[in-house]
Amino acid sequence: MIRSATLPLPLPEQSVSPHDRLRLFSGSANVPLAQEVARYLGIDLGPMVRKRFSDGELYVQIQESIRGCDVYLIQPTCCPVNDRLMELLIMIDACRRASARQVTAVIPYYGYARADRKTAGRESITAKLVANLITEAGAGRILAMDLHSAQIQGYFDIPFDHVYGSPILLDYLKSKQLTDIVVVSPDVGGVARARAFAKKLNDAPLAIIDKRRQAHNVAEVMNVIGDVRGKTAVLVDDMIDTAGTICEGAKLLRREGARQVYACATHAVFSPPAIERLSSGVLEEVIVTNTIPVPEEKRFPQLTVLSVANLLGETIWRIHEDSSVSSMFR
Ligand SMILES: Nc1ncnc2c1ncn2[C@@H]1O[C@H](COP(=O)(O)O)[C@@H](O)[C@H]1O
Ligand SMILES: O=P(O)(O)OC[C@H]1O[C@H](OP(=O)(O)OP(=O)(O)O)[C@H](O)[C@@H]1O
Ligand SMILES: [Mg+2]
Ligand SMILES: [Mg+2]
Repeated sequence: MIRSATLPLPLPEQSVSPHDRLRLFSGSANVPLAQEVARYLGIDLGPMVRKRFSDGELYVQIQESIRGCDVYLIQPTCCPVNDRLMELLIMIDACRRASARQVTAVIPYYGYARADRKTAGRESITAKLVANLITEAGAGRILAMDLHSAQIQGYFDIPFDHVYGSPILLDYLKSKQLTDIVVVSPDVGGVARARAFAKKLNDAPLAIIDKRRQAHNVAEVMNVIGDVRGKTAVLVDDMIDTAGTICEGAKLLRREGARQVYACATHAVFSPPAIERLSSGVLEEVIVTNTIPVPEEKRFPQLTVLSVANLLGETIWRIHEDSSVSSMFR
């Protein structure tokens, strides 16, 4: 005789919606952005305890079962970068040990990216070191936005979705109906980015600034390749850190006869003295996104902050549904 199980087993579910397996958690770096992403996806951020022990070490505990779930962890590794990165690693480790089916690290701003190669002997390549740490912690997939250099994708041997803030910056810029635009790359590393931006801005012409660095955090601009006289120059960059690159570039463009200069960048790193430099009047407007939170004390009259939340939310949904991400950027 076959005996029925003594435990009250539920009937097998007929169908499981992909929504049921999707979980979104936020690290402490940019909770407002994560909340906006959650709103776009129509879900709540997952419950998680984050705290710091007396000795400075971090503690993370996921507060619900994520067994068999596809977990997305949102954490830009911005300032204080070491804490944000370590928190991300601990979150990934916690999820992996809690039997998540897949852990995706959603890194709107990928810190330590500028050491993407050795520029002198006996240096570390921190962009690769961070990739190793994230992979080793247990991430199965990465979603990042506007990496300092696209090659960083190849520092990982797991699927990597690299998305761009440019559609959001472009929409905003187009709404301003500026005329006679020249798109300017402020340095050699930004040329491909600026070229793609110019193409989407009704095939605007491109100019390139020859920037050198004699020392860390010191930007020197030599000259502009291309015609900017009488034009509205739009500087396009991945990030504004101390704002030396953008402001020295803007001054040079003015000297070369640009009528006005706008700056667009995805990541508002804004370390001192960025705010003094950016609000000095050399730039008509500084347009950034919220991959990194911009607190009230870092805001100034010429600053516009646009949200990338819907774009990240849509990307997460497409990853989750196994549909195309690249088609969002055609
Ligand atoms: N976080 C950083 N801030 C400023 N400079 C950095 C950072 N990480 C690496 N660097 C240095 O930047 C240059 C990069 O060389 P490029 O040719 O300008 O790309 C290099 O000296 C790094 O040590
Ligand atoms: O605001 P700042 O403090 O000037 O820093 C930001 C600039 O630094 C990085 O460029 P990098 O010097 O690495 O040159 P690259 O883009 O040619 O690699 C970044 O791409 C910005 O252009
Ligand atoms: Mg660089
Ligand atoms: Mg650059």
